[in-house]
Order: sequence, then C-alpha cells, then structure tokens
Amino acid sequence: MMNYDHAVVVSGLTVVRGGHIVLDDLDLTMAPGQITGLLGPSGCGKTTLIRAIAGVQIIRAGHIDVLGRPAGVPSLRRRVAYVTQASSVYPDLTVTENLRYFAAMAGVVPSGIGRYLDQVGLRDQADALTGTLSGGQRTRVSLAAALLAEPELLLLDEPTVGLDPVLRRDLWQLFRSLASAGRTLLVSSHVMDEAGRCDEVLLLRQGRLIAQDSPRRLLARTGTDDLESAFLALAEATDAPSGKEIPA
Ligand SMILES: Nc1ncnc2c1ncn2[C@@H]1O[C@H](COP(=O)(O)OP(=O)(O)OP(=O)(O)O)[C@@H](O)[C@H]1O
Repeated sequence: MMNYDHAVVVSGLTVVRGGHIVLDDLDLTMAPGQITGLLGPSGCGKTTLIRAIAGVQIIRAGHIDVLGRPAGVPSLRRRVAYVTQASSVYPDLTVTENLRYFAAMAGVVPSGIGRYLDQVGLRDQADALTGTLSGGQRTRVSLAAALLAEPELLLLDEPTVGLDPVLRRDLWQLFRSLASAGRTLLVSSHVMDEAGRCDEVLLLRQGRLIAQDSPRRLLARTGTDDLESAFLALAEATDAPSGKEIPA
C-alpha cells in the first residue's frame, strides 16, 4: 500500500487569503502510519493547511506531495479523506441513509455500515434523522462517511470539538487503531492535551510552524511538564529570537 517515505511533504508553502499571508513558507513532513497533531490557537491557519493538503486551497508558493503525488490530483480523491469542521452530511436523511449514500458515491458495498457506526459510537442513532443530532454527533457521521472508502490519509479538522471526555477518548482510540492498521492521520485541535495522544505534533502560530516534534521531545526541549507550557515557551522563543534559545 505504501510506496512513499512520507505520507505528506510540504515545502515552502505560502498561502494568502483576504490579502493576508495566512501560511508563511511552511516546511513539514508527515510519516505514514502515524497520527500527526496540528495544534495552535484559533485563526493560526490550521484549516488552511488542511485545505492545502487536501488540494482545495489556492496556494501562493510552494509544493505539497501527498501519498507520493501532487496534492489535489484526481487519483488521490479516494485515497484521501477530508472531514471538515462543518458537517457535510445531509440533515434530511437518517444516519444509515447518509452512510448508504456515501458508500454508493465511494463505490463501496454498503454491507459493513454497522461496523462504521460502531467505530464512531453511533449505533444507537442509526435511524435518527441526521439533522436532529448534536454537532458532535454530526461530525461523527461525517467521519464514518469518510472511513467507508478506507482512505490511506485522513485529514480531520477539529473532530473532537464539543465532545464529552468519554467520546473524545473513544475517538482517539479509533484514531490510534486506524494508525496501527497503517493509515496516516492529521488531526487538528486547539486543545493542547490532545497533542499528547499524537506521535508527532505540528505547532502552528500566526501562519508559521514553530515546532514539529514528538510530544516527549517537545517537553524535553522546553523543560516543561505539559504541552501547554511547551507551546508558550516555544511561542516566546519565536517572539524574541535574541532571547532564550530552544534547541531543535
Ligand atoms: N475565506 C477567507 N477569506 C479571507 N481570510 C480567511 C478566509 N478564511 C480564513 N481566513 C483567515 O485565514 C486565517 C487562518 O484561518 P484558518 O481557518 O486556517 O485558522 P484555524 O487555525 O483553522 O482557526 P480555527 O481554529 O478558528 O478554525 C485567519 O486569519 C482567517 O481570518
């Protein structure tokens, strides 16, 4: 399945939106079969970066390779799933009807729909109208719809927003099992404690990548006990380059 060293390679990526530089000369890689966390405050450019990797964002400069091909080429369509923050499922269909529809679109036999409902914890809502579900439940319907095509790369934009701790834990267990099965995941969040569940973390601030490292190395590099403090230390070091140096 994998004929590439990196699932994603981003080089010199610059994106301008509304006349502002939203992503500024980013370089990063994502290892296959791992969970990469994309962390940073609201408005730092997480969604824009995900859109660029998904191939739906106009870029000003740079290059993005996804699964060994240029981002956005038609042959990647089935291999890459992008679950947006706003749910993309039909409110006037039931959960099962939505999944049947997306299975048909993906050319997938819908026999295993129940398994995907179980994976996202929605078995009890199988016959509910999707429009009557909570925001977090609708996100999980979108996630199940994305999983149906068995994509190699999953781009998940804040999938755990608004979920209770039990559901958050269950979803992270699902992400971990997908990665163990060889899938590559990019998961964005602005909740720092979620970074600890990732193999690697990309810390984004004001359109710049301030670190790409494992959670453990981020703590070691910054001499901090938690990732929130590590982020603050790295942000301060970026603000004042002549000040405290944080080794790479
Ligand atoms: N359609 C647009 N037109 C112009 N500027 C935009 C547009 N969408 C986003 N931006 C700007 O791009 C910047 C990055 O936005 P982006 O949505 O990528 O951030 P984010 O980190 O995903 O934020 P959040 O966590 O709040 O979703 C922000 O400053 C935002 O104002």
